[in-house]
Amino acid sequence: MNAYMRGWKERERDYCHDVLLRGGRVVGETLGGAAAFVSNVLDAASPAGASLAVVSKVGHDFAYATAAAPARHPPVLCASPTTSFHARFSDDAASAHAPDRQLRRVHACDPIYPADLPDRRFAYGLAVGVAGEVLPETLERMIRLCRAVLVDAQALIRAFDGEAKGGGAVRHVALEATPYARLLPRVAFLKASSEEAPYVGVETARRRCCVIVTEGRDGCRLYWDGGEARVAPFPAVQVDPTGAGDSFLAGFASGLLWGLSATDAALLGNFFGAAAVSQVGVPTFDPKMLQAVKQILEKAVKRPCTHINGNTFTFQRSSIHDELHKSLQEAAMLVCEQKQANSPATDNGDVCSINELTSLPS
Ligand SMILES: Nc1ncnc2c1ncn2[C@@H]1O[C@H](COP(=O)(O)OP(=O)(O)OP(=O)(O)O)[C@@H](O)[C@H]1O
Ligand SMILES: O[C@H]1[C@H](O)[C@@H](O)[C@H](O)[C@@H](O)[C@H]1O
Repeated sequence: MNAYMRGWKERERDYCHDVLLRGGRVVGETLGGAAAFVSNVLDAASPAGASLAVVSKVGHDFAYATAAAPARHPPVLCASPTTSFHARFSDDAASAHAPDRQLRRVHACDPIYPADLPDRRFAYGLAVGVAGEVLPETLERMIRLCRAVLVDAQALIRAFDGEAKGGGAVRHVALEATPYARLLPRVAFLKASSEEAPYVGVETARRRCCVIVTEGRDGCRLYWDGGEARVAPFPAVQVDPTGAGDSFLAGFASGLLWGLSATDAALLGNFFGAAAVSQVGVPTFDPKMLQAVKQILEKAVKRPCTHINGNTFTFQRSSIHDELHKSLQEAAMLVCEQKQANSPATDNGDVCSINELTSLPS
């Protein structure tokens, strides 16, 4: 891996405030937003020496300035309020692909403008966002600055009903009808959840870039022009689905940075997606678990293999895929053990306890 590949550019809109509701009652208030979840995983899982630049915005009401991710990657302060969401959880057992919560944007901070991006070149750019913050012109500038750009469809296809004062229920629009569609041939990877996939149009999009569809507890699938792969999930006791997609994308990007093929890197995406749903809000990772993951990756990339990531991506699973899955599964068990050890107490300090979110009566 050369020094140039170690540079990162991560472009996202704001950290946000998430209010979790069940049966009309507030059961949690947490730091949220793609900036929080993505940088949390990238900081934890990237190879030594990787540097990360985060561009994000919040208002003066931002309540989590001293939390780990914002303290490491301070946001720009704006006059408008911090983006905030209400997430209403239903009491019905959600299927792997059904929406598990209704999201409502309550406030929206400023978008990221092209001039907000640093005047530097980067190996990778992550265009992620939660509230319509990725302007087409900003994505275009990111594409010019970075050798490869990974995009979360969530940042491109969300629209908000009843836009008054930045609020509104989250709905989706067809990607093809947005100004982002023409940029797809210059994007390397587009990630969508199975709920978002119909709006992305996987069959059309895969001819322009590699599309990754995340399928909750079932793991994910990759679709590229000429092939596809299913990547198995990891065990998790889900207590809060928020941030799974963000954490997946960051884990996947870390895998690429380690030199894995796309299908192998998706294992790391699934791993961190599973870790995210195991805790309320932005997850904290057991240092022993992280050390185990890094040792597994160091061993994996030392093997003679052709799946080193340049700018030409290798998509297929490598010969080490199954072994990598098995080793990560053992590390994932450490996450489950950590969760069991922490439960029922609050494990990240700024939210309700896990038990409250999972078992509060409506
Ligand atoms: N219950 C679960 N058990 C194990 N892994 C999970 C579970 N839920 C999610 N994951 C992992 O996280 C990834 C992303 O989850 P999902 O498809 O639910 O994303 P999402 O809907 O974008 O999430 P969110 O919008 O809540 O951030 C999945 O591909 C999977 O690897
Ligand atoms: O904090 C969360 C998270 O970033 C999710 O990915 C997004 O779907 C939500 O809108 C947001 O509130």
